[in-house]
Amino acid sequence: MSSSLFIKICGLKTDRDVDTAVEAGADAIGFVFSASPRRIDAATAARLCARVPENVLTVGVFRDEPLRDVRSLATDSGIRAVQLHGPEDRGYYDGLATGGWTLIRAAAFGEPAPRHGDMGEDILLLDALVPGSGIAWDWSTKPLAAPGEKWLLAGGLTPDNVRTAVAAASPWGVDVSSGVEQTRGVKDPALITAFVRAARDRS
Ligand SMILES: O=C(O)c1ccccc1N[C@@H]1O[C@H](COP(=O)(O)O)[C@@H](O)[C@H]1O
Repeated sequence: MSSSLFIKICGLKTDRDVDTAVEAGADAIGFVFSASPRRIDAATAARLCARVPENVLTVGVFRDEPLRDVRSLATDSGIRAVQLHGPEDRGYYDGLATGGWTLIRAAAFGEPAPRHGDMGEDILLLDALVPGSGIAWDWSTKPLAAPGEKWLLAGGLTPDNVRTAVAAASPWGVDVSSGVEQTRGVKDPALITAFVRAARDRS
């Protein structure tokens, strides 16, 4: 993984999506296993994971799925991180802790502000109210997290606004899905490359 801003590209479904994100320099790529136009099955994710080098984190995205389904999809696909978007409680997180997956807790930003580590997660993800909707929220609201904490900014990011968002919120990393698509659920290679460049300020 890069020591600079951590970049995750989410909702990938094809070999071309994965190859583009890896070549662009993404630190993590996400596969959606819950209801979504981006949903893929474990066998597809396993095939895509096999294309990904060790230094890129593969993430499975779940929303309010039974714990046993998360465990089996994560095991069967070979992903290395689990991202949870539902109202999962501490017991649910503890039920995944022994699996060796990096745990990412997604929370909608609101009051009270979600705090890093409350569920024992490794990374906190602050998102809009509706995940995967491409809708942004007020990133300039501060403080979002304590300095040095691993937290990802997500929700409505695009190649055009990611620099502004990073400057406003100072996240550890960023996560994007809709903003790098040509139509809903279909990634655009040029936008993936442009996003990574812009996020690292190399446009
Ligand atoms: O992308 C989805 O369809 C999705 C479905 C269920 C849970 C999370 C989902 N995506 C997450 O949403 C943000 C990105 O949102 P945006 O489209 O860039 O606004 C990211 O965390 C995805 O992992």
